[in-house]
Amino acid sequence: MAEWTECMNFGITIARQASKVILEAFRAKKDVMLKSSPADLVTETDQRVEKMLISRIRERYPTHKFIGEESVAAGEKLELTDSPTWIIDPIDGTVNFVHRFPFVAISIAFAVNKQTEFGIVYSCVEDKMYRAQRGGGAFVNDVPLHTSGQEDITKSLVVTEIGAERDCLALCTMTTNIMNLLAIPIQGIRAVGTAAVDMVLVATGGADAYYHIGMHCWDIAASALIVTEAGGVVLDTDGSEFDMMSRKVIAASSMPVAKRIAQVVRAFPCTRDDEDPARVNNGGHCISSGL
Ligand SMILES: O=P([O-])([O-])O[C@@H]1[C@@H](O)[C@H](O)[C@@H](O)[C@H](O)[C@@H]1O
Ligand SMILES: [Mg+2]
Ligand SMILES: [Mg+2]
Repeated sequence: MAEWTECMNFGITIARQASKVILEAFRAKKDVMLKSSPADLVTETDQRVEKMLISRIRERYPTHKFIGEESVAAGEKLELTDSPTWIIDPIDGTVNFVHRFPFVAISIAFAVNKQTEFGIVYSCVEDKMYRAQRGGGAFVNDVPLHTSGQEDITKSLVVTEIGAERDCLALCTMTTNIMNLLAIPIQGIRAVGTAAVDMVLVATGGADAYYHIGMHCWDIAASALIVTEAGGVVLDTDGSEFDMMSRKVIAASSMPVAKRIAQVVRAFPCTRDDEDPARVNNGGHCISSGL
């Protein structure tokens, strides 16, 4: 664990530096581009911040590998090998960033032998630095984090996202999931607009669970470790072992809450992050049945 502390501290330093660029642009006029759907946005700031993070890391650790959201969007192959790999979302919550909705995060995970060694989620507007090292606990601004430990789904507050999909199958699946959870009943549904912040709220105890279908490894790799190091549970939406490439996740305060959500939530078909995007008919997004 201590082996990667220096890397994590460097990641925290460059996340703070990148945040300055994001916050300066947050208030400025933005040129917005579309990726896989009318709600899947990217700006020049996303691209600039990712380039800045990768170049600073590469300068210090020239043998390390990268999986960056905007590098993959520009055509780079998404492949997680056993090499030390930085998994980066330069702005998680780009729709929020474009609208000046004050929740945007930088998410940086670091994996070796395909196992996440540390995760950093910096919620820039809030100035909250969430971090965890495998086996070392989870913290926000250096204060220890613990989940709520809630085991009763009927006493739970659940976070999710509607995501960028706008096809009927995805929208029907996601709204049906929300309706079926509310009918249990649960005490509420929330959506912050950034998967990374959604998920670290489970680590803080402020939410009892988060689930989503369609997000990507860079959205959640860091926050998944932060949740487990805070005493939480992270699974696939079908209740099986979490796989950051599957694009389906449940993070919860306890196993009973996670398993109850897995019983209710249904996924729509999604290509895995590590599947060849050429096999996908809409640029790497979730495939709909065209209903
Ligand atoms: O694109 P981005 O802002 O980095 O990441 C976003 C996620 O944080 C969000 O939870 C999801 O609903 C969006 O579809 C998008 O993936
Ligand atoms: Mg993201
Ligand atoms: Mg992003």
